[in-house]
Amino acid sequence: MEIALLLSLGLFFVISLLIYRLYFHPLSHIPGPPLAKITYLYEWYYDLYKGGQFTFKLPDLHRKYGPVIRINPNEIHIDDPYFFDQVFNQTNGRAEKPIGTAEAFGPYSSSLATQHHDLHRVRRSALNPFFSKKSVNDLVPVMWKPIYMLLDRLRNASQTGEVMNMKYFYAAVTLDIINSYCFAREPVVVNVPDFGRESVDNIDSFLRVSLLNIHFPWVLRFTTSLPDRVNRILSPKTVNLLNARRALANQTEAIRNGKDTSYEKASHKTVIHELLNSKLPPRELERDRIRDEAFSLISAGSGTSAFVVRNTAYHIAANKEIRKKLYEELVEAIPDTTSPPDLITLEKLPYLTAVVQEGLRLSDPIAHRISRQFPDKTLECQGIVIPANTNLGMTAVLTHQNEELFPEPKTFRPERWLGAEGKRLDKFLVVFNRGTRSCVGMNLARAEVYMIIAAVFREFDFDVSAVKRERDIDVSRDYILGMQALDSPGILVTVKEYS
Ligand code: HEM
Repeated sequence: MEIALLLSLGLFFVISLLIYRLYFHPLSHIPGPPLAKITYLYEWYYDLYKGGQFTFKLPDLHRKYGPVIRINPNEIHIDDPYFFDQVFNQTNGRAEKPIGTAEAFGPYSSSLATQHHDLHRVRRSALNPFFSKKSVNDLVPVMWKPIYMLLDRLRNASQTGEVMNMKYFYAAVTLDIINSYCFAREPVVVNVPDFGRESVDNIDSFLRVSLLNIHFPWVLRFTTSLPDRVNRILSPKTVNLLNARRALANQTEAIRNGKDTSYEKASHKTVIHELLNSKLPPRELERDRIRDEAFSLISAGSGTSAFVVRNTAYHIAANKEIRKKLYEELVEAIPDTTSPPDLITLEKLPYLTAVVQEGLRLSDPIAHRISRQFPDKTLECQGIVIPANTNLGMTAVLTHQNEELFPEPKTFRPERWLGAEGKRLDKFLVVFNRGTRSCVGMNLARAEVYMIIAAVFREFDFDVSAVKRERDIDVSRDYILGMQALDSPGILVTVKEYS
């Protein structure tokens, strides 16, 4: 009798909840699949069961339901490139990150993982000065070091005929650059025989749980609250990650305690040393906080730029006409390959700039939607009112694949960025996002793409005939960062000097 009563009460609760979500919820006026309006199962099916596929379902849903759609009971998604700047700007008041998005990589105390607006402003303002255009320009000589070391290895490989994996060798360069900047380290990874493959693969496996974190943030909250030794037993796959975090904590503490004074000899600012000596409040300077910021800078600052460089490099190498035009421009701008050009010179090259823009557009390393909540602002998109504090997201890939803005969007065509017409497209390149929480490392990332592409393609070419674009280049799974097919071996190429 009691069980029957409990079951009836449970059923009554579930039916009431479904009716509320469908007819009385503040988002009930927003169109979308009925199943998605009443339950999270719709999204979980594509993301968790089919493995990072919900993002690829979005274009169908927008075609069917319009530019503003409800994708789960509490969240909407917008596909309107002209509305982007009304969402991601500096004037919408407080910009909060929904908890699942903020903690996609765990409940860390980095700027990237901060949920609330005010705390984010504090953390972000301490990082901004390191990544201004001027600071990045000052870093350029440091950045050339690992790039030139890569050129040496490519020169060698062009003589031996060795098969190389582009997935790893650009990542080694970007990791060396961000390590130099954060810790005043000399480049080392670019000289490791396999270019530090294991750490790139570790980050990939770490990313694979990101969707689980987005949908169930409490799981990682719980596991990270356990001591490391328990986590090592519960989830052996996290061991490498835990080790990496501990190593970072040791490095930051060595700088704090004066045991590591490499920053004294460095020709540039050293981010962690300066953060430790900044005016951040004492709580913000505690061990785990600085470790988390370092972890975020190193991981956000290496994989994403390398992703763009390797995809762009593939498209250049796969297209003889583009390859030739780029070479002709580079040979004039860099007459002597032993003396690196300055970044400002490279940024003025029209064809290289068009290649970089197209590389950023088509690579799209961040595959997932970027989500926000604006407690102080009601928005309106194409006549649809979006109540304040709604969890809303937009996906850069959808803008970059918009056929009206970018005809034949899957084709790598730098020419679309040239001239006055091309300039007009700049505002639709949203790969770094905009507004208060846009990519802090944007200037550094752009500089890396310019410098690596220019230096490599001034001298070398790649045989990419073993690469399958759909498998090894195009993003087919969304784990916040885009991922290629599960059976992709990476990007296997041979190198030759360009003639
Ligand atoms: C092409 C390469 C890159 C792309 C496409 C990219 C993209 C992005 C995007 C879209 C965001 C916003 C995330 C959000 O709003 O939730 C972001 C944030 C961030 N990026 Fe990048 N990024 C790149 C390179 C870098 C580099 C080189 C660094 C090095 C420092 C970096 C550090 C960060 C950090 C720390 C944040 C968090 C900023 C904050 O929340 O205040 N990124 N990035």
